[in-house]
Amino acid sequence: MSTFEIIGGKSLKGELTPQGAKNEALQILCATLLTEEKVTIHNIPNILDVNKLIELLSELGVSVCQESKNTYSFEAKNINLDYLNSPEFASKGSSLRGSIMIIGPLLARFGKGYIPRPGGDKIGRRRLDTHFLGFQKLGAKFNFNPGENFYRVEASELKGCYMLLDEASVTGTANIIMAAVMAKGTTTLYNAACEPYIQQLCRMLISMGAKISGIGSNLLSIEGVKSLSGCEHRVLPDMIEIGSFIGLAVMTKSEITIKDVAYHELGMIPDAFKRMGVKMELRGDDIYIPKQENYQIETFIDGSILTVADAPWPGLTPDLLSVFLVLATQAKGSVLIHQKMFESRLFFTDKLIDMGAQIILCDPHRATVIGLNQEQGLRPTTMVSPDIRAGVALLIAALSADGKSIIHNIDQIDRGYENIDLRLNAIGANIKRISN
Ligand SMILES: CC(=O)N[C@H]1[C@@H](OP(=O)(O)OP(=O)(O)OC[C@H]2O[C@@H](n3ccc(=O)[nH]c3=O)[C@H](O)[C@@H]2O)O[C@H](CO)[C@@H](O)[C@@H]1O
Ligand SMILES: C=C(OP(=O)(O)O)C(=O)O
Repeated sequence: MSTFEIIGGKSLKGELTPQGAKNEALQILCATLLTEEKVTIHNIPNILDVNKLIELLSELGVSVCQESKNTYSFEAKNINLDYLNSPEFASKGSSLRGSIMIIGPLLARFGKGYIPRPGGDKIGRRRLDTHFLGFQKLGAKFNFNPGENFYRVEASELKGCYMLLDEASVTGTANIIMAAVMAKGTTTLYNAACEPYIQQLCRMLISMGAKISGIGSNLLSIEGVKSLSGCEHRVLPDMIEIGSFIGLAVMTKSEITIKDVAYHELGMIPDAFKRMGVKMELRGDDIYIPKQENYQIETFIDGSILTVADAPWPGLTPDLLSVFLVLATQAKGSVLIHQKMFESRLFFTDKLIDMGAQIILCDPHRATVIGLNQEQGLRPTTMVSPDIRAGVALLIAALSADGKSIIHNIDQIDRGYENIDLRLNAIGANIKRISN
């Protein structure tokens, strides 16, 4: 487990270019299993979760070629299905959340898909019902053996149908779409998730020959085709990283330009930051954040305390609430942070309270933050990163706190942020990586 040693309290200045989106990349990589032809993907982030999935695909028999720093090509011609029964697969497959999305494509192409219970953040219950209810509706047989913790689906043929998803699960929707693209007949998915990750997956599948309509909505229609061909695809910039950089800029009183953000894909993220008092300008496709000494949280129109809450897209993504929370600690005003989807994602507020932040954790889903208006900075401390987004929120807190902070378990941050220490050091941060 590695550690970051951070000397905080310095303002940063310069440009940051966001990496490719982690959650899109995980879907797109799984979709390469749908064809034996070559698929080239640009803007793949060099992060732990993505690298683990690429390794898993390669062990499954996909031939992987890194063509340049962030461009890879994949050819899933000689898939070794026996690998799915190996102990290596049991350990690798369970080490990240994204691996669950190999099931849909394997089921579509080979009539079977197995996966150990996947990993990912420990941020509360993370059920997979939507995935397997969907596969079953397409005609697959489902088996879960709690003893060995393995999920299996098998089908001699998948048949399109109408389905109302149990919930608008992001990875669940991606998995069912990938299973349905080569099913017989038409599948209609209602209550589908419609994050840009899903929209991008659909665009990629269409460029491979799939027939999908309704992209960007919660009602998708998928007309099954016989086979899919190769394609070239570019992953969007990571909107969660962009949001993290906005929070970082404001908390550290820095002047930062975030380059090439694909602004029209950010949904309500910029407006949510504006309601927190953040000033930003769109310059071309860059977001410019001026140095701000203070920022004031808006109230609702009736004067009541602002709530920042997550919701399925086009609502605010749950993956940025930890950043909103840390940002609120130094704002003028108060806000209620309401993490509706996950039940254990706010416990890291303990650390911020240790650092001097005024937060009341009302229950596992809600925290009220009373901003300090930059009158009393956060104090440096030693902490452990519990999950990817709390990790980055703590990193932002440490960079704003005058003095030396330590963050242990930074693998959690490396899971989703490419060389974050080097990129932030290049614009004036002081972060030392200590490998244990
Ligand atoms: C690899 C990947 O892509 N991970 C993302 C994906 O995870 P993942 O696809 O695993 O998350 P889901 O969308 O399935 O659900 C996340 C949580 O929200 C709850 N839920 C979901 C939908 C809904 O309408 N109501 C509801 O309460 C679920 O019960 C679950 O507890 O989507 C999450 C929700 O945006 C993000 O936090 C994760 O970063
Ligand atoms: C929760 C997240 O990731 P995962 O679903 O991979 O655990 C996240 O990216 O914030």
